[in-house]
Amino acid sequence: MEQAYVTTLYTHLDRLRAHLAARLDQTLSQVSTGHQTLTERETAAAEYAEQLARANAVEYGLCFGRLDLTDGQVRYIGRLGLREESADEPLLIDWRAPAARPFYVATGFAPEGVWRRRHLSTEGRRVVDLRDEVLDLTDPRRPTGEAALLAALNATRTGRMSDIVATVQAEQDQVIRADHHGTLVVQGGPGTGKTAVALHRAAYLLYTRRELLAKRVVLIIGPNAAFLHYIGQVLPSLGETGVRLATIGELYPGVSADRAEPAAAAELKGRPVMVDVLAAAVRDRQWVPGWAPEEALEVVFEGEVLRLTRPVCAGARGAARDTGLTHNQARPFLVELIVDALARQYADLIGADPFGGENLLDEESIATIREELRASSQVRQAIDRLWPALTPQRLLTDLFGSVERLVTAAPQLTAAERQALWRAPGGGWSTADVPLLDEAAELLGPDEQARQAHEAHQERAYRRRLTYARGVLDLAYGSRSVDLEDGEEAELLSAFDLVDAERLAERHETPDHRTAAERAAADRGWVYGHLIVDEAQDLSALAWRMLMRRCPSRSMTLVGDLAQTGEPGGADSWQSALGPYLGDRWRLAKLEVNYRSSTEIAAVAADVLAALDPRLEAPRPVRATGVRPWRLRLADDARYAQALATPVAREVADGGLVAVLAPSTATDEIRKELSSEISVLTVRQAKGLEFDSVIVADPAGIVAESPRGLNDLYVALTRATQRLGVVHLGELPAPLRAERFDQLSPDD
Ligand SMILES: Nc1ncnc2c1ncn2[C@@H]1O[C@H](COP(=O)(O)OP(=O)(O)OP(=O)(O)O)[C@@H](O)[C@H]1O
Repeated sequence: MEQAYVTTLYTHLDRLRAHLAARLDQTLSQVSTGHQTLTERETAAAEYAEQLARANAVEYGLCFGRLDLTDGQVRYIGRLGLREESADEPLLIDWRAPAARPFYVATGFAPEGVWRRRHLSTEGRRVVDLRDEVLDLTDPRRPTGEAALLAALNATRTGRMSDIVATVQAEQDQVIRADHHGTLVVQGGPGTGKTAVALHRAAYLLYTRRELLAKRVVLIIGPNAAFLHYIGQVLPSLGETGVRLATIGELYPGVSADRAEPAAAAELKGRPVMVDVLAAAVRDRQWVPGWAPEEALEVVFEGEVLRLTRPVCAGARGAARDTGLTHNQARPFLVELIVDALARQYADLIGADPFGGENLLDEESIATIREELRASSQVRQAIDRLWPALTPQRLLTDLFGSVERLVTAAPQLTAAERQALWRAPGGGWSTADVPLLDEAAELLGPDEQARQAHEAHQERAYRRRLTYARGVLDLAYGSRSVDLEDGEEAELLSAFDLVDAERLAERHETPDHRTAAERAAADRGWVYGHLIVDEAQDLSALAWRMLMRRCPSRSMTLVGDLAQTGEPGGADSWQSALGPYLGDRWRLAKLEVNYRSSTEIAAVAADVLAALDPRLEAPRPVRATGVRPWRLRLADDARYAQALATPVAREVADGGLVAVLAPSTATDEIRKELSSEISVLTVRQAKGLEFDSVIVADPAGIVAESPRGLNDLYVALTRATQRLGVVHLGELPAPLRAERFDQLSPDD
């Protein structure tokens, strides 16, 4: 049924294109006289060309949505407006038009006159999938409000996050539509819908502030790649682009953070003190020789030995530092001063008047000497020793690879801490290195040499295009039509009338086909229009600094749960994490209903939460399933990997997605023993995810594994929607000893 409509739309699109192409042709070939008409024609031609380009650009995904309103109206939403000439109603509504608004912002809580929203997926011109959301909870075609919510919550999980638009609840809706341009922090326990809400807020903002955000891009930060995959499906299904999903480790272009490192090193690298350490590391690279005359740097130039003594070098270094510029940007100042000092020395040597008069060299000769010094490889080597051009990678590799450099740059750290930072060069980068690279890039500034080389390259490429364009225009002029009637002052518009060589050359620049999100991903300095951070409680101080640089407007939605902080460097309070950047200019919203776990599972998690901090309140679960969690104590000589096979098989038989969560030291071995359909994950990997059934293996091991082990256990227990099991050797951690479980034995 939708196929027929979509086919009609494409027929209209083809007709529109043919019409525009004909008009463009006609305009270009019109014969007329006078300057005025020529300008008018040029304007009209440009206008037609642009409309045609727009019509050509919407071939893919022309129509992606349909709204059915309660008053019987139907609206199709797409990438372009299309209208039949005689008809009142448009065939297709441009997604930016006010009439398309409900497609983006209507929810079950505020349906905006829509009872059904339909998402159309197309491949080429073929409709391949339809997905409906019935928003009007009173509509006879769907279950009623409460029932709809419960049906959604009981549904088997797919491993992809689903839209919740149809069943959004009032407290969630307030967050999605919060009319707040600054920073909004959404605090909520596990399963309160923080992620779902954050994504819908992204869609809402992308629609209501589209002018800005489509250009500037919304950046969504999640804890790990699996999580991003899990939520990645929601945004396209909401019809949005202009979004970049990334982990912290992906924020430095050109670096992929796949190096594993001990938690202690990662924690250390996230501390605010690292800002001072890096600044000191940069200063340490601005070197001067010792006082002793023999320690001076020697440069042999034209057979003469020139000497850069400590006072000369220190003077140049002080002047370069005093510029207040970044290290790389200040380097040319130092180069000038050093070259100048060398030139004077050399002039004194070769131009000295033997009779004690003025130096015999004139200014011009000294200028030539300077040029030659600048080009000398010996001089360059000396300058590289005094003030090397540095990339962030070089700075960090050299710092972490040298005990002496660490001692100089980080005297405030203990020897053990410095030891934790030390590593041999090579081996790639870790996630915690990425904010450090970013910090270093800020301190160092752009590498001037690299920038100049890039600009020179661009200039050469432009000159080549210009020469080519001149050739094209000369050819076009030579072959223009000259068989006009005698005496006719006609003007045939031709290429050389409309464009000059410069413009033609510019047009031949390789066009940038990348989306705004792709361009943002390649650009470290990109300023995002809005920032969404999920699991925000886990970010280190340095990670926050990096994110704040990418969002100077502080237009941010930060969602998280302080009770789930697992990273040792993560947040204990929102104020302490955000205060340094925002003061108290942020707003807190709370979500308090648990939509994920059953009442029975939530009670187990609540015991752990109380042990963490009795003041923390667990979110209220909305449904009881009657299925009690179970626990199984293994024989003392059992091994988890083998012992899990039976309980896992039982859970698989009950259906749905099954996951085993275990300490990181055990996951590899367990994974080998189980079928590949079972997700065997560490708690860190499972952050933000959910499964129908979760087995927590070795809870005591999870607690012991990290300084925030009890928080990790809380995260593990709150991943399940329907069924929860705990498998253990020896004693359970105290909060799991309550009578909330069915007790299984290894023979069950
Ligand atoms: N209003 C709702 N209607 C239907 N399902 C909902 C609703 N709100 C949340 N959910 C579902 O509840 C589950 C938990 O939501 P979500 O993952 O967003 O929670 P969270 O607060 O981010 O949890 P965590 O802190 O564990 O990461 C998801 O399956 C989500 O689709």
